[in-house]
Amino acid sequence: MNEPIIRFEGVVKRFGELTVLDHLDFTVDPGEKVTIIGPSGSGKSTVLRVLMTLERINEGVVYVDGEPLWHEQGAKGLEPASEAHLRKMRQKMGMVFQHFNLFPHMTVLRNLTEAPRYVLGLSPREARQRAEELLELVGLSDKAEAFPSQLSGGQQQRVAIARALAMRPKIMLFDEPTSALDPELVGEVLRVIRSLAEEHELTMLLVTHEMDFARRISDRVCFFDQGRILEQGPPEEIFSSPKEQRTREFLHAVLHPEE
Ligand SMILES: Nc1ncnc2c1ncn2[C@@H]1O[C@H](COP(=O)(O)OP(=O)(O)OP(=O)(O)O)[C@@H](O)[C@H]1O
Repeated sequence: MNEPIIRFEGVVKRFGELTVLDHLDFTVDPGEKVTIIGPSGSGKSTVLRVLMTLERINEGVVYVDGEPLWHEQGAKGLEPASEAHLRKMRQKMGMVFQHFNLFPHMTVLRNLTEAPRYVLGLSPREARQRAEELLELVGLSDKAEAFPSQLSGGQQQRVAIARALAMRPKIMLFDEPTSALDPELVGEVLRVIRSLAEEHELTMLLVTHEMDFARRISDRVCFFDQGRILEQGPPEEIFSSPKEQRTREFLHAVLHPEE
């Protein structure tokens, strides 16, 4: 059995009085595709933001790829991580947000080559070659010289996925990647994510409200409630025969909103 590539141990995250992650224990295996579902405010995005080192934790330890994320091993045990450690750890992960966050003043190609060149030290030629391969993967080879404002939301989100992949992360994090899109643009983005899900090496952690999609691509679905995992299992089990009343209520509400 492989060591998990992501491990949350007793993680607590508070915003003032509000406890958003409540002694969370959570693991993801290498190559596993895990979807997080659950009501608004249950802490789903916070899990991804903690992993991306965008939110500090108050208690517990997060391990990524065998190393503590927010800590470093010191003489007297775990100590808060240095900025250099956080930078190194961050490179293991790529994140795609709800809003695309592309660099607006750069062409699509430069959006993809900038970090590989200046963070990973690739030559201009290597960075360009990698970018072109990824644009082909997301079906946007003809948009290399376009600026983000000249693209549709779906195209921008596909560029954002390619840009994250250009850093060759071991783990891809998706935070509701289609929720800011017009309905007719959702499919093209989901198709790209689905093709990535076929990559056995890549670990994927997704927060989504697209239940059909979660059912199709996930190895495991985790239902979050009040900062903890209330229930988790293979998608067929969670969607067809959830054990917990809260999970049943949530699924009923999202699958039959008109009732
Ligand atoms: N920077 C912040 N300061 C204060 N409260 C915050 C902050 N970020 C998140 N929260 C609160 O933490 C709780 C959990 O937020 P989180 O974004 O993880 O929820 P979520 O499950 O992803 O919800 P949604 O589905 O609505 O995106 C929410 O109540 C939110 O208002």
